[in-house]
Amino acid sequence: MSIVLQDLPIDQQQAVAHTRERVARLHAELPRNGLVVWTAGNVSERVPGLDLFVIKPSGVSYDELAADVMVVCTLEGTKIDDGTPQHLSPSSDTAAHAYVYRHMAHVGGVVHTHSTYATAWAARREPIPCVLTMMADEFGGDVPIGPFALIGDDSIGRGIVDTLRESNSPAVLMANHGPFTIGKDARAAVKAAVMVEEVARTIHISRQLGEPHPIAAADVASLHDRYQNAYGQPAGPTPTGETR
Ligand SMILES: O=C(CO)[C@@H](O)[C@H](O)COP(=O)(O)O
Repeated sequence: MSIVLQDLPIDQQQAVAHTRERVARLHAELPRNGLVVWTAGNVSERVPGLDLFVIKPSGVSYDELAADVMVVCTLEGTKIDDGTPQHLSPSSDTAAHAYVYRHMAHVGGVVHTHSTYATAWAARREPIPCVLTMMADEFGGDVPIGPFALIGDDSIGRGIVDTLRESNSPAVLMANHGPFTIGKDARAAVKAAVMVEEVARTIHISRQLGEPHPIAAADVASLHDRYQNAYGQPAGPTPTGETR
């Protein structure tokens, strides 16, 4: 039987509402950072404390994305009775996002784009080598390639999970498709999507000039540890109400 949002306890309804607001707001970061054309990207976030997540409706323009059209799904990827029109379908990548949430309990946010340089690396099925301190900081090593998988079932999600379980990276380039990123929340996953496109572009340019030099594994580990545990401001609310 379908879950009815309005029948949930008020505190759970409020948790869903806050997640919808965040996910709607974070979608604007995709065009703002040049990561998408048209509607070719999506963001989702797990609802804290509930076996639900929020994702954008499929094919809806980013300037039409508001909290009240964000679709609420179970971790199986099934839309609940969330107050949106019954015909409003969740993202075509919902199954992939749902698979990640079911199999990676620490993941609170998932993003998918077709950003140009990262997708170009995906087309070549070559991992992005860790030759920049920024890569060591954010990815803790190379950005891996995931298997080629067709949309429509758990294949993409399984490829994401199987690849990321073997890596420090919060980003995976699914072969011939494009980047999927994860994070503790949607904001962290959006950041990883921005950063993977940046390093894909920089290393592509570097390769036009010659062969980039790798960073020693011990230095990669040291840089990653510092950045993940000491960089920036202490955990807590950001000026815009996000959570660091
Ligand atoms: O790769 C694909 C479709 O092949 C998707 O990632 C779309 O590009 C975005 O789909 P929606 O989230 O709008 O359904």
